[in-house]
Amino acid sequence: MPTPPPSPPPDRTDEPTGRSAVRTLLRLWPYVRPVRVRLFTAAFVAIVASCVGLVIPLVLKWLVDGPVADRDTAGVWLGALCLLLLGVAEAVLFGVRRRLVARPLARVEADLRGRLYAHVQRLPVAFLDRWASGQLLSRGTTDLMLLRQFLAFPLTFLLVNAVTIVVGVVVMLLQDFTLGLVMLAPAVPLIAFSSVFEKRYARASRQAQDQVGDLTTVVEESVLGIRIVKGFGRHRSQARAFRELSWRLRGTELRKARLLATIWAVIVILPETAVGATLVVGAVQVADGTLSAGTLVAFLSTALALRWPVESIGFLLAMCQEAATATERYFEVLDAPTEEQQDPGGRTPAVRRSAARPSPADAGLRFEGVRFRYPDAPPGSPPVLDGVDLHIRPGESVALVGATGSGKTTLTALVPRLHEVTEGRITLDGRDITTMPREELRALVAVAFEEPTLFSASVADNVLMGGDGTAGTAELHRALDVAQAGFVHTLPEGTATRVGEQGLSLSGGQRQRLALARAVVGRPRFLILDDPLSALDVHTEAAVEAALRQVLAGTTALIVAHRPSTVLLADRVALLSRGRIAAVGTHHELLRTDAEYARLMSGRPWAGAQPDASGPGRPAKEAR
Ligand SMILES: Nc1ncnc2c1ncn2[C@@H]1O[C@H](COP(=O)(O)OP(=O)(O)OP(=O)(O)O)[C@@H](O)[C@H]1O
Repeated sequence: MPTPPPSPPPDRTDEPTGRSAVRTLLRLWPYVRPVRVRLFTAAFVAIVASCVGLVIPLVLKWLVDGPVADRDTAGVWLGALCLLLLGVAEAVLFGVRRRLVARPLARVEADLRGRLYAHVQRLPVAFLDRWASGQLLSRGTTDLMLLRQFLAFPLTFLLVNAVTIVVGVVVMLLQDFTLGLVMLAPAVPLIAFSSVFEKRYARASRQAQDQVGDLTTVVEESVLGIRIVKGFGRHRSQARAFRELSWRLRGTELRKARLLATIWAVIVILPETAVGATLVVGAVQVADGTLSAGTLVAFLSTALALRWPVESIGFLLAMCQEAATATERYFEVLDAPTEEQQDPGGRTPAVRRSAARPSPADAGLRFEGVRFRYPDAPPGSPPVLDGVDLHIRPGESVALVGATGSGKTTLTALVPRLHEVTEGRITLDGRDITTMPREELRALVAVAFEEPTLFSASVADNVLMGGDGTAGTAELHRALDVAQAGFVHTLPEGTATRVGEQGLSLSGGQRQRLALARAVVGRPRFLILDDPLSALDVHTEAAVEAALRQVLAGTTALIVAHRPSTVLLADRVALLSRGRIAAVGTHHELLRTDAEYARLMSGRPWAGAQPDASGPGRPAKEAR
């Protein structure tokens, strides 16, 4: 079965957005502002270079009507030298322009990319859940490359060409008004045609850039899931899915090419026709003696000098459209509110003051009537958590047990505010977590998720990122001891060995132990562990548990557990069922008193709870 095409970002549209390309592109101004002097200087240099090119026909006119007509050899040599110097000056000036823009534009691109990355880091998890990763990746790569190209080339050259065309037309009108009007005649149909082209091209370029995002998603997922693809012999169906998407992109690119070819043809044919007409009218005037041959040569040379500025307008407009689409896609992410922007009241001093004196009964971690529904859950589906009440006293550890899909991971994700509770509240030592700055909250709470993610960095960096920045080698080794991660000392460079995606591959159990070390390295006040030992063999698990017990003695912990051995780590057990805490007690108490718990621990099915069958499901990313 081939992978279905990635779902589009929720606000993606293949329909024209009705946006003005100019207004969209103006949003880049804050980024361009710091380098504006260089950009304007470069544009000015390019205009001068272009106008130097327009002087050449005037020298030609002087040459034909003067030295050539008078058979003055010295004058002809002088004219030729002038033409050569003008040509060299034009080339040098264009070279200077290129040097002027290269460095500042690299800076603008880096700024845009840095801003996007920083913003993505601060977006709510719910937002990232809804977006295919390739759509985000393509915004940070292809789209930003299009923007740099736009700032380097079309932006300057649309201006340069416009000025060149205006100056050239004025020069032609001054040389001969009638011929000038003949040359100008195609301007009206050209403008009308360009506006129709702009709309169509905008739609096609949006579609193409979104499809690049889809392709990026498929490539990324195939690389990350290469073991599954190979293990199930799915490379052919994956390739087919990829081919389908790339074929679709090819179709869109061909549509763009057809549009471009049409506008190019119109842009070339109309002025060429006008040049032909001018030649005929001018030749008749020369024959009548009302126009000098030099003026006609100069006129036609000016018209030919304007050929490139006019012809290039088609693809410059196309590049502008692509840049406008890229800008639009870029700001779709940048305009999404960050976690902080979604709750600006979270840092109010009044709240902090009132929260500063918790009553002793509130100490520890407390869930009060917590309800939660995923924002993208199908309408009408029941909430995942439907009134969770649980109090974990300071220094106590509670194991959270429940059927698969009952909402355990969801509940743990609410504590560091990876998702926001829909109703009710969670308090840490009496302070509502929504009134705490996220940084403070996340410094208090450490988490180790079921799926241990390591970054492309050394073992030490991966573990120490769980601390507050002050943890040193001693803390690192203590954390590695707790997690029984002694294997790191056998790695080629010990704790300096690079692991993660671009480093040494570790086994699932090894990665899980490093993730556990990361969670405990900062001696957190509150510890959330989502089935932290699931990938360990029984001996390693027992060793980790023994070491972990010492850590748990000094921290308040919530541990998602599936196995009795993990459950026994905790002081008490809470059973999550149908969105609520159905029972709390010690492992042995619940084994005796709660049938659902007993069956969960024994591995036998229990008819009363089947959250996977009745649960709301995970419509967004999982569906892909
Ligand atoms: N991002 C999401 N959007 C929508 N629904 C989701 C999302 N993540 C999880 N769910 C749904 O929420 C429910 C609870 O999922 P959760 O991962 O919390 O269960 P769990 O108890 O941890 O399961 P397990 O024991 O298998 O890890 C499931 O029905 C799941 O499909």
